[in-house]
Order: sequence, then structure tokens, then C-alpha cells
Amino acid sequence: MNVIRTRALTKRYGKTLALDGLDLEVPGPAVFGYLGPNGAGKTTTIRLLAGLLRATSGHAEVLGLDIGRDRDRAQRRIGYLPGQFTAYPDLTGDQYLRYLAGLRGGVGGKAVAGLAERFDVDLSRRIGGLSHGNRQKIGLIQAFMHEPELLILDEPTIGLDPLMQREFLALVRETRDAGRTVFLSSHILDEVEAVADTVAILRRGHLVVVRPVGELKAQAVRRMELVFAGEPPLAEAEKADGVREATADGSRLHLVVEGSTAELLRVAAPYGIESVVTHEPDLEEIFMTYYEER
Ligand SMILES: Nc1ncnc2c1ncn2[C@@H]1O[C@H](COP(=O)(O)OP(=O)(O)OP(=O)(O)O)[C@@H](O)[C@H]1O
Repeated sequence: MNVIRTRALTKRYGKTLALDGLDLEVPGPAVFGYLGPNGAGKTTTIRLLAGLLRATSGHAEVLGLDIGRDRDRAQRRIGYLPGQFTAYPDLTGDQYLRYLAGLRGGVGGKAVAGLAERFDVDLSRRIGGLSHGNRQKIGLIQAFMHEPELLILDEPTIGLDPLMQREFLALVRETRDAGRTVFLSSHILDEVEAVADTVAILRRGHLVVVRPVGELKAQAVRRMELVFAGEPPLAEAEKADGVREATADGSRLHLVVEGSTAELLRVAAPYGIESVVTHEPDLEEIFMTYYEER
């Protein structure tokens, strides 16, 4: 089932066309990474999906509910973290989360305590007195605490230290493994690469690509070293499919290969390969080609 489905979803702010006919399908359970340069329309999409903005035209369904017509029902089943999370500064974390839990028809106290412990945040302190990172943790707890079927998170790790960022990513994976879906906008490519099953890249209000991360990686450029017993076959390697760069250094070949390395290995095998070192492909380069104007 598609957890999110939009058809020709469009949003204008006056003369600015922020989102231009978005057709998006997100089957669940999954972790779906939503990327794009500044101003691409990510936050606009997220606010439309969360029922906080009205579309100029087109429509969006979340968990099978039309977000325009069935907003309240849909919102009860979503966990939402806005890009700039703010909460009532005079309440303690505990008071604020209890208040929200009440609005949502009750949330187990254990769930809140477990998340607070996991994120190492003191819920007895006034929210106004917390650091930015600790306030963000309260935002994450309120999004996850009622175990919603769909989480929509806008830049969730902003302000979190690396340890907490790792904890967050573990929680996202567990959420997916429990059969739920996380829709995540982020600027941090490593984080998306580490956790997302599929990524969509938005630019100027248009989707430019929606692909499984594994497929993007298969297409990505990777660095390799092949060590030979004797002279390395530089000329043959340079001609092999996918090889972008090749240099020889003693008995070693340093290579940059795009996509499959099968052809290179077939060509090199008769020359007696002693060892192969492949480095993980770097998605950054691929993301950048989609980010840039073409
Ligand atoms: N309330 C608003 N009024 C007018 N224009 C807006 C408003 N909100 C967003 N925009 C414009 O709509 C476009 C998309 O903005 P949006 O915030 O959705 O992008 P984004 O991808 O989330 O960007 P960022 O990565 O910088 O957060 C931008 O051109 C932005 O200036």
C-alpha cells in the first residue's frame, strides 16, 4: 500500500511556485529520504502532507486518507517533526509531552520514559531553558511516542550531537523494521545513505529522481585498487567498460569505476590479480549531479 500518494500537488506562495505538480508514491514500510537544495520545496511538501498548508491545486493522500478532507483523522495517525521545532517554553518536557499525549488520546508513559532515556534528555526541566539540541530531542519524542504508522520528519537531526544522531538513525531503522514508515527530509547525505531505502531528489519544485539507494550505489563511482603478481595491465584496464580513470604504480592499479566492476575484473583476471581493494561508492557525487542545474 502507498503510505503517501500525491497527484499534481502544487503550491504557490504569491508569485513563487514552490511545488509544481508533484506526483509522489511512497510504499510502506520504508525509510524514504527526501533531498534537495535550499528552496527546492521540501518543507512545503512536508507541510502539505502534514495538513498544515492548503495545496493550490492537486491532492495528497496519507495512509489512504485525503489530507484536505480528512485532516484530523490523518493527523492522529502521523508523527510530525517540523523543521524549526518550538514548544511552550514555560512547560517542562514532561508537562508538554503529557499535554500532547492527552490530545492524542493517551500515550503509554513507558514509551515516553524509554525515548527520554534513549535520547538522554531531562524531562523535568523547562523547555525554554534547554539547549537547541535538547529541545530537538523533545520534538523527536513527541513525533515517535504514540508509535504512528507514518513519521514525517523535517531535518530531524539538526542540533543533535553525533552520538544522538546515531541513536536517532537506529530508532528510524527499528521503526521501519516494525512495519512503519519514515519520510525524512535531510541535508546530510551520509545520514540518508545510512538509513533510507529509497531517495527522492527535488529541485525547484520538481522531482528529478526517485530511486532505491542500492540502485544509486550500483550506478555510483567507486575507487578500487588491484594488485598484480607482475606488470599491471594498464592499457587493457583503461579500455574496460565503466573505467573512468586508471593509473599504474608498481604492481598496483588505481582505478575509478562507474557502475559494475565485472568487466574490469574479467579483463584483468588473466594477468594474475593478487588482491582487490574496493572502497564504498560515494553517493555525494551522484547527489550533486542531480542537485546541479542541467
Ligand atoms: N511562507 C512563504 N511565503 C513565500 N514564499 C515561501 C514561503 N515558504 C516557502 N517559500 C518559498 O518557496 C520555495 C520552497 O521553499 P521550501 O521552504 O519548501 O524549500 P526547502 O526545500 O524546504 O528549502 P530548505 O532546504 O532551504 O529548507 C522557496 O523559493 C521559498 O522561498
